[in-house]
Amino acid sequence: MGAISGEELLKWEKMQGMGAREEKILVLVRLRPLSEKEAVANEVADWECINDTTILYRNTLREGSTFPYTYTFDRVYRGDCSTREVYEEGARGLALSVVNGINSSIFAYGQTSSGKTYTMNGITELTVADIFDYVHKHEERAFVLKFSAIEIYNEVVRDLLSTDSTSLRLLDDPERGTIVEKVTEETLRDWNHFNELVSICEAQRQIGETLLNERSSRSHQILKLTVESSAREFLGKDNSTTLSASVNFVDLAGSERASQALSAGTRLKEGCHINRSLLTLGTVIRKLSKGRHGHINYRDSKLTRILQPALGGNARTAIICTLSPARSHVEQTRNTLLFACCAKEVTTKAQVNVVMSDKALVKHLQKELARLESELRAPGPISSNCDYVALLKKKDLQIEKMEKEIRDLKKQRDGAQSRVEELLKLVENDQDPKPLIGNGHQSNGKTDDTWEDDCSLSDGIAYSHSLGSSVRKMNGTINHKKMNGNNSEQRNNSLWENTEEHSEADNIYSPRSVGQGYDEYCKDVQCVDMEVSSRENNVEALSSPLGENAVSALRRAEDHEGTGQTSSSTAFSESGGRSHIQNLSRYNDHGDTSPQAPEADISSSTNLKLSSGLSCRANPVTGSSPSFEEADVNTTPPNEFERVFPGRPEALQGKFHPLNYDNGIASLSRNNSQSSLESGSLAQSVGAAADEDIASVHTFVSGLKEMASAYEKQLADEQGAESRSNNDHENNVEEVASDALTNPLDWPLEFERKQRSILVLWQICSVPLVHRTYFFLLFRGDPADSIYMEVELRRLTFLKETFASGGHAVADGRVLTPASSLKALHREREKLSKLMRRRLSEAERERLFQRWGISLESKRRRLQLANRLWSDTEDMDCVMESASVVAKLARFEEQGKALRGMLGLSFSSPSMRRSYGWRQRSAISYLG
Ligand SMILES: Nc1ncnc2c1ncn2[C@@H]1O[C@H](COP(=O)(O)OP(=O)(O)OP(=O)(O)O)[C@@H](O)[C@H]1O
Repeated sequence: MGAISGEELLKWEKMQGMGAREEKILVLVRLRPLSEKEAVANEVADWECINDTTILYRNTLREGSTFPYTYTFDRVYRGDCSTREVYEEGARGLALSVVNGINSSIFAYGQTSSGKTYTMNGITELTVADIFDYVHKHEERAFVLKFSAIEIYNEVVRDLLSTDSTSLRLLDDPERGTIVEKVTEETLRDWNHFNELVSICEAQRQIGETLLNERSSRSHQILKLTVESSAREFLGKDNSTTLSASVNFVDLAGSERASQALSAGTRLKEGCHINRSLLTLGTVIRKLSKGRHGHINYRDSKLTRILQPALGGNARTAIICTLSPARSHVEQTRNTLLFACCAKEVTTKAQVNVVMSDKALVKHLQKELARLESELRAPGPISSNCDYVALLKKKDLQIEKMEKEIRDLKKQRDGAQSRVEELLKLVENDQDPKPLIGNGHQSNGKTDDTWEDDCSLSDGIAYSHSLGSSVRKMNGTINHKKMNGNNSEQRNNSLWENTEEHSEADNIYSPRSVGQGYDEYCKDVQCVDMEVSSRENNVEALSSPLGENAVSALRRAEDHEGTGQTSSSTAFSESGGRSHIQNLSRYNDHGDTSPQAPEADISSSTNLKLSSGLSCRANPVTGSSPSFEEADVNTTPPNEFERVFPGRPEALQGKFHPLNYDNGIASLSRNNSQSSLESGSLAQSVGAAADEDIASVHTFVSGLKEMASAYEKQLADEQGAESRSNNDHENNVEEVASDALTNPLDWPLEFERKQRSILVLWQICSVPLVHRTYFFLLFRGDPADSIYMEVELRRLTFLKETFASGGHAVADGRVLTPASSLKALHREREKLSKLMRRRLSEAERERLFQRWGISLESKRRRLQLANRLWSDTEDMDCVMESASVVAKLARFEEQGKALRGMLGLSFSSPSMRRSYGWRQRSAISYLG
């Protein structure tokens, strides 16, 4: 290597020896002071930096106790910190790596008006000033500084140093990665020259006024300074080498909510593009933060494509997240912090970039070749034969052990597969009353007292049967002739026909009306651009919670439903299969451990048998409590319902979709939009309502899936119709599409927000406790379940508003009013109190009474407890405990475990779940 000696080469060799340097992205958080506007509006500052690394959310009252209140980063800066402090204590070391041949990038990320441009302007100036300073102090080296500047505006790359505003192309260079073709690159002469160029960029950059920022940057700006340097003594010689690296100063456009920025027209369109590329950036960062597994979608936006090296590649990277402390921006601030949390897990691998002259490279390679040849000719002292033998033996043992493991695993897999096949047969053939798993759980002639058997405990119908078709099981028990498989199918069809027939209903659910008139949560979403190609649209739709996750959840559900046996088999064939089997086995192990109280069982059974002529159909969604509700509506002819139902107030019509779900879930509709088909089936529904007691989880889930499918189909129809129409309502479409494309990073927050709203609405609408429990335990944070949350929220909102306007809802053939729902709820509580005797041991009951502050001496303790269940929607402990108790009484745990996988829903028991909302809490299950 002697021929290419020199300081830089030594450094380079040293770095080569060490390999590239891996380090985490440096994450700095800068809180700006309240702006004048915010101060005038009497905004409160909710965030505070409590030390150099921690930022605290102060408004503990507002959000309950489930959100994290403190966030820790490499460095946080208070509102009174100057940009110089941010630079000197944070970004400086990293930025100046560029003079040593190491690429670096500094990003500013944050919501609109949070101070990105303010920060990046300062950081850029300070860095360049330092680099000039360094150049002057290192005269032994010859430096060349090159400056280029681009912006990405509406997914178009523009040269900020050129007056020509045509779009620049991106090219893939095998060595340099993505490069911007024909971008102007100015060689910097001095500081003044730099200032001139920066002024040109400022003048050229897309700036616009929004409600939140008078000078809002509407594009992502990337200023790039390339520093090349060579030792003067080797300049022009064969053995000269050059260090070459770039520093990027990235001022991202701000994420914004259309509703907050009050953007429309051009601003809205810009916002859509901005949010779309930030969405991709967020996805890339999120994936990288989990390790470099699988495909990283750098190519989904120009921003991530250009910045690929800075995102996990050959660069040192700092991200400065800027925040507004104002209370009105709390959600955006949290989103920024979530992004920052992901970013701090991402590692990059920077290395010194040396450019050799061709001659130097040839010499270097020749020398390397000679070294290798000499090593081959004269092998150095290596291990003795004896070492080889020991090594071989060790390897043989390892191979043997692995072969044994493979055999064992194959055995396990075969066992699991055959059991899966058995199970699938059982599920498909629900006439077959064989027990789910042959451990005698039901074969002893003793019926499991699930909710369903409350209609007929003596029938001895196997639990497995109820899993496959709880509806048909009810037929067998109650002998209701209208409820059979064909009828269910007919109802399913009527659902679809109904949806299709109703042009009015379609309109009601059109993107425009949703975008205009729905709840606040519908407005507060980020935008997407609808003008992208259909391929891009598809990609985006798949990455949104209501796109990818909803679709995949539905696909999973469909696959597991039986049409996709392959998928079911696949799901079971590997470790997932084993764990599923284990879960099922566990169910069987525990299935009969509940205390039995024969007398209570009999009386309860009798009551329920008597009530089979009443409305005992499961109707968990609508707020009716079908298990215990007398079917007073059965006596009212269907048409009478339609006649008396006042429908929703005029003002609300056209804004909400009347969801019609008939298979054990709900049929909420206005009388004035019901189809004849629906009216025709009303009598059937009413009749059928008498067939079932409280829904099994299976019934519950089937209904949910139908609802979600209907919802998805409508969305798809509307999108199709919308894309066919000429662009009359472009902005509205964008707004609605943006609703569906919420940043995945938002999901944990979104989930918690939706869950809280749902909890409150359940209470307001007097929704049955069993429904709340099923729903609460099934959907606890998996993004794939977002569609169910959405549907639930919309349905409850509809119900609430209908109640509020004095109207009635027709649900599954029954008229729902606030009074009837409340009455049903009381009856459900009474029923639960009775079940406590049968399904809880005395010790369990006592523990619960104590836990819920009910005196062991007091009268009607069980009813007191039942009345307290689900009574406090604010206190999550109360909610979790309530779910735990009702789940035990409803035997949800067992049903849920068996259903997991088969139904494609993400269920796990309260104690096992990973939930966003309760991540830091211990899951409470006082009942084991
Ligand atoms: N740390 C700070 N101290 C004082 N003022 C600040 C600070 N940060 C930002 N500001 C002021 O807040 C306003 C908005 O800042 P800026 O334009 O940098 O926001 P931004 O995040 O770039 O917004 P956008 O994304 O809309 O371009 C400006 O008037 C700026 O001077």
